[in-house]
Amino acid sequence: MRHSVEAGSSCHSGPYENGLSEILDDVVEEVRLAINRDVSGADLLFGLLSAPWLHSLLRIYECLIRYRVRPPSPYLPYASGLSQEVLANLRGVVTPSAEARELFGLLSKPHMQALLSAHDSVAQRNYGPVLPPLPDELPEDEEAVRIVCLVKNKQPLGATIKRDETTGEIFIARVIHGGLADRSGLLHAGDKLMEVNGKSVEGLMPEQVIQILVNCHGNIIFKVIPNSPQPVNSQATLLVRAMADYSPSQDPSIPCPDAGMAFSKGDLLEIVDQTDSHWWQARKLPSTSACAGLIPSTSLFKSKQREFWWSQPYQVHTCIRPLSASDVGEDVTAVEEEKCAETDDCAVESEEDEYAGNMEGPFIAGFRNSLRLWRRKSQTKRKGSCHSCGSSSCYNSSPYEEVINYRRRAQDTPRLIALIGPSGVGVNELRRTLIQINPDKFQSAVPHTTRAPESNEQYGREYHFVSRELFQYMMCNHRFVECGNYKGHLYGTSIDAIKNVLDTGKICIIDIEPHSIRSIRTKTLKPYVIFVKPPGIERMRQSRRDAKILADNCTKRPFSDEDFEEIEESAWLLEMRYRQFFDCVIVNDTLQDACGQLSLAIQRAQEEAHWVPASWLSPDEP
Ligand SMILES: Nc1ncnc2c1ncn2[C@@H]1O[C@H](COP(=O)(O)OP(=O)(O)OP(=O)(O)O)[C@@H](O)[C@H]1O
Repeated sequence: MRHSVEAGSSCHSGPYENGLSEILDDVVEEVRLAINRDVSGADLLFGLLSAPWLHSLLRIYECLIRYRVRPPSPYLPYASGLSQEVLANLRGVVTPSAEARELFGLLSKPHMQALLSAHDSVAQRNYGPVLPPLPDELPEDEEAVRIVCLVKNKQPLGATIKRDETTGEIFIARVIHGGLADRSGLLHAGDKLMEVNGKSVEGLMPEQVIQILVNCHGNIIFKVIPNSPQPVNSQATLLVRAMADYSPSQDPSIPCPDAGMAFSKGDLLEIVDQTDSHWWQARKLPSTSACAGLIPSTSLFKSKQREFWWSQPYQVHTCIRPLSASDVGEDVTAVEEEKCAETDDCAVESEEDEYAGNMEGPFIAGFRNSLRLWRRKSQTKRKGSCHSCGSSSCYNSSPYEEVINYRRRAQDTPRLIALIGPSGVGVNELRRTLIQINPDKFQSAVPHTTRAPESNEQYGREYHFVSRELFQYMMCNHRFVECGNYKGHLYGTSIDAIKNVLDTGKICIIDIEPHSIRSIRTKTLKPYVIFVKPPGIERMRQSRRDAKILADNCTKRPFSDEDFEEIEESAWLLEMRYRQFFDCVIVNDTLQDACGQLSLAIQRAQEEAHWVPASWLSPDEP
């Protein structure tokens, strides 16, 4: 930067005296006066406009403009040759002085030689490729040809070729966005390839042409008959999140596996070209390469998913079955309800969990054992569902979700915080700790149930106690983000219960089953999903030595090795299936660290910009 400033300062005379940087100085002065007059926002602008880097940049800009008008000319175009002459002369001196010896040492250094040689190349403008002379007499009927010379270094050419099966002619099939061919601007999809480095490609197969190209180094000269008109990429660049995994090396239908780009669920992709209806071009963000890669278009991806779906051996796809009124009620037959009545006592008597004594007021909502056991039962039931049905990979879901950068504004309701994790990892412990530390800031949503309240429970505090009819009515009207049946009673968390918390300005933290993520992903709730992951088994053994897990029979017992293995396995499965929905992952190793990570993540969710589905910010979608 220092160098830039110096370069800039030497350009401050002559006709550019009133250059941009001086105009900027005037503006800064104006803004400074505005601060004195107490104009709002002026101090911020002043800070920005006075930044030294901005001034340096503008000086560089002025220099560049200046040199564009009057380019600098080299002092001599043959510095390298001159240095050789000097060296030869110095060699001839019998008793050289100390200065002569030093000069000899300096000039003979390889990096100095290289520098002088580079200087001469630039001075002599000796960096363009030498094109072969055009033939003097072109036949009248010769189609217009274009000679294209590309300098190939280690990077690939960035173009694919194909053969017309009828005529046997070779064409450029596609030019990869940002690749060498694309940056040259001289090769286009549809151009007919005639020669490579003077060798005719007539009668060759694409693989043979590729082999010629692979063997070429340095300059490659193509003779092509240009295609006109050029296909136009009319679509604007699109930012999407990958909702599925893709690997070109495992896709036999990709036209050129080398040009393909692998991606995984959750990756952020910039789709730069949708000209082809089957193969789009995209870059993964943040991108280290200018060159895009081929990815299947949405329609092609879906048809691949359908093919994969049908090619799988028969299995029960339990996870795509939508939850309906009849579903939650289906096993609650009269007989079963009687059975439940007998066993319900267990759940009811054990509601007094470890949190009951510690938490008061509305903050104890969402921690009752009945709710947790229902959720756990539901999670276990779904664990066995087939892998291909992982929420995003179902045959009818889109592989890409358009995203947009969103930062919550001060006047917006807080974003919903949804915690996901395998049963026993500590989701409730973390939630409870945060709410307990700061009850004015965080709160749970009050769930609904059809079970009767216990003597120490209050309507609207532990639960909204409602009739089965009302519960089912709410379900049919999609008022729940998740709901289900446990021991003959219905349990669920409603959208309104979440909204009630958010509308007070508090941050609503819920614990949700992963398959319900889709139902909270709405523009109203704008959820920020945090995955709580276990540390390794050995760490769990140490940190959970004194902890107790809630067993299925509502009692508390110490963790066993099987519990840790199950937590680890479930976490792995959840991550594999649902990671595209996770905004953040935290590891619950020590409770204190995990709480720290969680509060930081929540703060960032509310204050910083994040990629969210574009539909959340569109005016028309629900
Ligand atoms: N980081 C931790 N260190 C030590 N003990 C922990 C930690 N996290 C959670 N625990 C303890 O592990 C036990 C299980 O945690 P928690 O009740 O939060 O599980 P959960 O993930 O909510 O699952 P479920 O609702 O199915 O019980 C609790 O006794 C809790 O105190």
